[in-house]
Amino acid sequence: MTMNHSTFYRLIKPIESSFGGGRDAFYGPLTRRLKQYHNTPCAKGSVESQPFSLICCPCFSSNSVCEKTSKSNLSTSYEILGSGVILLKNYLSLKDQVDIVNICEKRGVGHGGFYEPSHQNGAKLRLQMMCFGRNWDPVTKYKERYRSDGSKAPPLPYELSSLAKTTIQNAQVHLKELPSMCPDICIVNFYSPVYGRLGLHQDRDESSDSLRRGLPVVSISIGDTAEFLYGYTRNRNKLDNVLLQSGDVLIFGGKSRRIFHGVNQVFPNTAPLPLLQQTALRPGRLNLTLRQF
Ligand SMILES: O=C(O)CCC(=O)C(=O)O
Ligand SMILES: [Fe+2]
Repeated sequence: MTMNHSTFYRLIKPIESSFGGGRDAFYGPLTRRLKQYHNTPCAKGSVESQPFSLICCPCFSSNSVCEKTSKSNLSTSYEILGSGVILLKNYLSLKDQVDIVNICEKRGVGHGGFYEPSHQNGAKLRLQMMCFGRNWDPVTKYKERYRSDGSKAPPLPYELSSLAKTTIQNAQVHLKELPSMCPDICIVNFYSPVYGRLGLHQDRDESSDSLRRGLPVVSISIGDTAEFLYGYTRNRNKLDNVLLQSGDVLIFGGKSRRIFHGVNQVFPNTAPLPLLQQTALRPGRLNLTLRQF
């Protein structure tokens, strides 16, 4: 893979990590809940599929994990990737990451949790998805409050909204032009290694006010490493790419709120071993994007 950052300037500086300690870590029940059907309008892009759990039985073996990813004492740094775009490397502590996996597992495993969304033409996206705060799907966007199983998005957990706000404040120290935001939505994606991906797109379904003000998207990566593509055009030859590793947080806002972006590939066996040991996260990559509608 070649790294090409020709159109962006980069700075690498140490930063403070913060998510605060003291939050409860909990493991979601791996129970299968009965589907409840309600007589409510349904989102067409949200046809339900098999229940999906982030947790696999402790099925990983330590020798399937890359040796260099087994260290958890990596230093934190930041890279400015463009106007309004900042990558906070290794920003989240192991505990933060474990807590986030557990929050997502708790709400993701049952009714209103993870499912495989589809495009208008019926083709499935190559990921599992769930939403907090407000439902979004590729067909009806934010228009339908209910999914086809009658579920509504669970409320956005306080831990996630407060994490996003604090992260933006820390990023603003280095990137003055980055607007603040109060997240009310979180889209959670899970990509399996090799197969998982997300085509090039813009995040532009939030309110026109949010987009006009460039309120940032805060994107959290946990688990296996991804190759992330981004740029100001759909032209693949003019895109840049960057690796997003477990614990990284990418923020894009301001003039770059509508950058084109996508996930080109997810590399197997690249998740940190301590994360797998403490969560039993299945192979793949968890991504959370927090936004303000
Ligand atoms: O997985 C990622 O890094 C990006 C996710 C994304 O772009 C989205 O959910 O809109
Ligand atoms: Fe996106």
